[in-house]
Amino acid sequence: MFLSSNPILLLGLIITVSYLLLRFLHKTSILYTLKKRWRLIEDRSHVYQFYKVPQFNELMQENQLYRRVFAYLNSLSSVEDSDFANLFSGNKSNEINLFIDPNQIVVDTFLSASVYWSCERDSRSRALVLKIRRSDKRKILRPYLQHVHAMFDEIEQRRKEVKLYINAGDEPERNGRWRSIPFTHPSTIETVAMDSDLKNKIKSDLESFLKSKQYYHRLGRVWKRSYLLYGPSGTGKSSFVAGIAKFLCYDVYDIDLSKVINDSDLKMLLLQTTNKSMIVIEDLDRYLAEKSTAVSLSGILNFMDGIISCCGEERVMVFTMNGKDRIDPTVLRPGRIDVHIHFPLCDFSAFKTLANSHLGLKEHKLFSQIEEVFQTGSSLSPAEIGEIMISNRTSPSRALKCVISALQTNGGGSRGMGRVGQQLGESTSGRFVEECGEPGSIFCREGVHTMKEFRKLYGLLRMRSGRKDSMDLDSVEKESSKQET
Ligand SMILES: Nc1ncnc2c1ncn2[C@@H]1O[C@H](COP(=O)(O)OP(=O)(O)OP(=O)(O)O)[C@@H](O)[C@H]1O
Ligand SMILES: [Mg+2]
Repeated sequence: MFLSSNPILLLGLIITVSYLLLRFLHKTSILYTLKKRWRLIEDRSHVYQFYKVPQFNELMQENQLYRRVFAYLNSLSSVEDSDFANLFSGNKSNEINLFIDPNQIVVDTFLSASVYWSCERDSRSRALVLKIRRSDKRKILRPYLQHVHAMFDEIEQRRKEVKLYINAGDEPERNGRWRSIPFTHPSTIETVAMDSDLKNKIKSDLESFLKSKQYYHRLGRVWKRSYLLYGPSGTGKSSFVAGIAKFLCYDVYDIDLSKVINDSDLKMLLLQTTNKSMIVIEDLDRYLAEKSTAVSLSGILNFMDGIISCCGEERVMVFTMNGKDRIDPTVLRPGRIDVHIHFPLCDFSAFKTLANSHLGLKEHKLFSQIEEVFQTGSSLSPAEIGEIMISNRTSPSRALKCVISALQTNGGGSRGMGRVGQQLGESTSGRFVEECGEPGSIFCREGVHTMKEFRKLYGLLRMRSGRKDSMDLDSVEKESSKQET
């Protein structure tokens, strides 16, 4: 009586009751059960067609389609939502895979139609059964199966362990042969600090390359794309090469030109690379300038043109250089190098990316001071700045102070580790340590020490990339002391 005379109270009551009811339905399985019942009713009102994909044929050979569909279904998120799924450990540690159970129905949607998969099992083998509405069959069956094929290829490609192939030249009988190891480089495209627009452009360029098979064929061109990564030492070129390989999930063939004995040996090496691979030549400028390879310029040009990769395709070629000024323009002409990517020294924006990734800092009161130092034209390579941050990672403020000191001391026009190492070495007893602040001085010393170590290691890496045949730590020391004097 009272309620009917007071409409506001009545409305409030209705809203409260509806809210409580909805909450109750959400907290319990009632909605889910209702939906299931509704689906059963809907099922009865349609005519379906069934397709069986047996695991084996009558000769007990495995049906490849079964393998593909099985992998595809297990990649669907609806397996996770099904009432019951099997859990298996995967190939990698901590990897858990979900697998469809024989009693389950997995629902997939394609071109806004629903399709249903179930798994049948008898004593000898299994089969996957596809159920499609008769009315949808014409529209979706073929494209759906093509979609399953394409998705399987993608899953396989992602699951594949990427390998690094190195051409061994030290044993004469092994010349022209590749040796492989698992490619475990930790860098990804994401971990390399670079302009985010540029990064996105590169990623979409790589993606569009992957999808352009027909396009290249129509043009009568070898389906390959080549990238030049150039910039000073320690700016992330090699790390980016690793990132591209992981992005594409391609095996990497790292050609050591000093181990290639002549042009035809280079051809042989290329012919022994597989499709979907990335062929890398690091420090090409150095080989060309120093003529420290037995391969001629025309041998390299032929290789870049992809003439001899006639029998295979889907290759990405990557060359790295410190600078392209002294390079014969024929090497760099369009078609030989499709994309030029510059790796600059650190600017303030790259510094902020490194501070975030290395120190977990998005903002800091010292950032404005650091920005000013960058504006004066000081810069170091990301490798140098990253190393200072790693050495002082327990105290972000100290790390930033050390970065400021290093930029002020070494950043004005220094382009290599040699100069940085020298000045850091000089400063261990004085200014550099003081500038990093009292409490941090010990750590800065440690930082300097680590920089020295890093420099040695860096020298080692550079010598290795210089493809010297023999190398030991002593010679690196000597080279370091030469730089210091
Ligand atoms: N842009 C960057 N972002 C994140 N880390 C970087 C970047 N540049 C360099 N580094 C770090 O510095 C180290 C050296 O980098 P890398 O070997 O990729 O440099 P590079 O350009 O290939 O040098 P070089 O020309 O001497 O071969 C790596 O540990 C890498 O992680
Ligand atoms: Mg490198």
